[in-house]
Amino acid sequence: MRLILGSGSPRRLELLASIGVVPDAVIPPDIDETAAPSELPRRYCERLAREKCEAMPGIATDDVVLCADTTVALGRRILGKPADRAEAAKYLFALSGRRHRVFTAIAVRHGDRRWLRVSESRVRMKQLSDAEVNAYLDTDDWKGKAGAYGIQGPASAFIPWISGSHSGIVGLPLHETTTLLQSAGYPVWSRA
Ligand SMILES: Cc1cn([C@H]2C[C@H](O)[C@@H](COP(=O)(O)OP(=O)(O)OP(=O)(O)O)O2)c(=O)[nH]c1=O
Repeated sequence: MRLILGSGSPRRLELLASIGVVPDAVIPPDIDETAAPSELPRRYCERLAREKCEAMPGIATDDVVLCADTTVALGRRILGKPADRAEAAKYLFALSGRRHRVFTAIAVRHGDRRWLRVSESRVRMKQLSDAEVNAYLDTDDWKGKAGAYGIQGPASAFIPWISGSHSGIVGLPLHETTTLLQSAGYPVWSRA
């Protein structure tokens, strides 16, 4: 049984490694991440995780495939990965001084079977000054991250409070991931 991580996110690979899981192959998915009109953040996140899993090429029947999607939600608004610095600044000012939610959906596929779980967390971001936003943007840490920040990096200085799953916010909720991999018959914790 091979484990295929259907993700190009270095965070997801590192989080898996932290529980001793090393995929046999890593394949970045190639899907259209455009939200449907008036699509709600949780549904969007679930749909993307599922679609990433279905888009994996060359999967053998006995392979276990793991994919995920992380979406930052400000109310009903979806904040994806910013296209550029200007969009990142817009997202950070929108998040400033408020609470938002972070969803990470994980999808697992094994033969004809499919599993899906969503981790939901809440995050409070302090009121950010122009100087703080500009200094953070200068670090480039926002690039490729939903909502334009990474809680595992310098932006953690802006976050006084979270509720939920830290690994889920970073991109792969390890409790749910372990449960799903075990459901699919992939050994976690039980290897010699
Ligand atoms: C909110 C938040 C997101 N992120 C990252 C995790 C994800 O990599 C990214 C959200 O984008 P995703 O579309 O979920 O993932 P991705 O494009 O990086 O990788 P792939 O689709 O190939 O699996 O944001 C952090 O690293 N830290 C955070 O605090």
